[in-house]
Amino acid sequence: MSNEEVYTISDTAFIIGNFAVEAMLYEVACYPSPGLVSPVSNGAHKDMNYFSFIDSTMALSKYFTLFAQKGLGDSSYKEIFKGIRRLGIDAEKEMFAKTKGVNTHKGMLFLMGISCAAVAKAIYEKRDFHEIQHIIKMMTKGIVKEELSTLDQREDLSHGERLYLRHKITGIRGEVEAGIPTVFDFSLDFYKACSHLSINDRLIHTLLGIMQICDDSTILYRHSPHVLEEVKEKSREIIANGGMQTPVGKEKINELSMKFIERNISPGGSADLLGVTVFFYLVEEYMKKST
Ligand SMILES: CC(C)(COP(=O)(O)OP(=O)(O)OC[C@H]1O[C@@H](n2cnc3c(N)ncnc32)[C@H](O)[C@@H]1O)[C@@H](O)C(=O)NCCC(=O)NCCS
Ligand SMILES: Nc1ncnc2c1ncn2[C@@H]1O[C@H](COP(=O)(O)OP(=O)(O)OP(=O)(O)O)[C@@H](O)[C@H]1O
Repeated sequence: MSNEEVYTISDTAFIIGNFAVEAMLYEVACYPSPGLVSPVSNGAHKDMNYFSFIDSTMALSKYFTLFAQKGLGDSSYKEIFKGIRRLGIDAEKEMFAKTKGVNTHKGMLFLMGISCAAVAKAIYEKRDFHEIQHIIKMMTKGIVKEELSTLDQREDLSHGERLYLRHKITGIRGEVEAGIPTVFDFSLDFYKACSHLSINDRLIHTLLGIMQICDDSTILYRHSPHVLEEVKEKSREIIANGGMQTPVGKEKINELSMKFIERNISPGGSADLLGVTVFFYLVEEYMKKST
């Protein structure tokens, strides 16, 4: 392989990794983001703030290029997933070391790692943007069965594992195994449709859009299926009132932000999916320009 070709491959991995970092910084920068950390509020989190997320993003940034690098080659989809899982566990360790044990981006890391590798593989195989979802499904096929349906009553169960035993909710694993449908079948188009708004308002509007449908294990773990349904219902009401496109919608979002802090409600899963939405928006624009 000529030097030039090697340079082009790492150049693509670097570009993809950069889109992930840009998307993560956009996600934490928007406000008012009900229950979430932002530059003006720590939301429903006592153990982290805006700078924890900047620190965490920068600690993880190199890994997104490495996840993409793993997708640039002839490895099978399953081999790619195995490789990035190992890398992701190292990344998670580095995140926790930087945040002194606080979970800032566990979900985002998992979703974004898979997404970076899948985008790289699609580009390597000269596939169309719309084939990326299929690659994600092939990479993660069987993860719910392999990781959740063989659980026993171990002491050290993770939040997601505990929730599966309690409520049969598949959470983030179910989302990736289905090919991140929240993004590909809903929030990417939803985000594009509100391009008339400012970047900040577009992000918040899309966050509320996602909160209408996300089976968020962050909410479930802290509360109950009833509270999760309440969050979805409230988000639907806000979107029906125009969300960030109308004064009444904005007022309702401000009220929800105050309520979520009082009630310790954090839609962390929706926040992760917002980050992934922005990531795929940036990737689609890039791939359109590159063809
Ligand atoms: C698979 C992981 C994330 C599962 O962890 P866990 O069981 O604790 O998941 P849990 O259900 O608690 O969710 C973790 C986070 O996902 C987000 N999330 C929750 N619900 C959803 C949802 N429905 N959709 C998307 N994201 C969600 C939240 O931010 C939540 O905090 C993790 O253990 C893991 O394997 N990480 C290391 C490997 C890695 O990150 N690799 C990167 C490339 S594969
Ligand atoms: N802006 C944000 N603010 C807060 N959480 C976010 C944000 N963006 C993404 N998240 C996600 O939400 C999760 C944080 O939620 P939470 O603090 O409930 O997790 P936890 O530490 O597992 O649970 P707990 O703190 O209740 O013990 C992280 O996994 C992260 O992926």
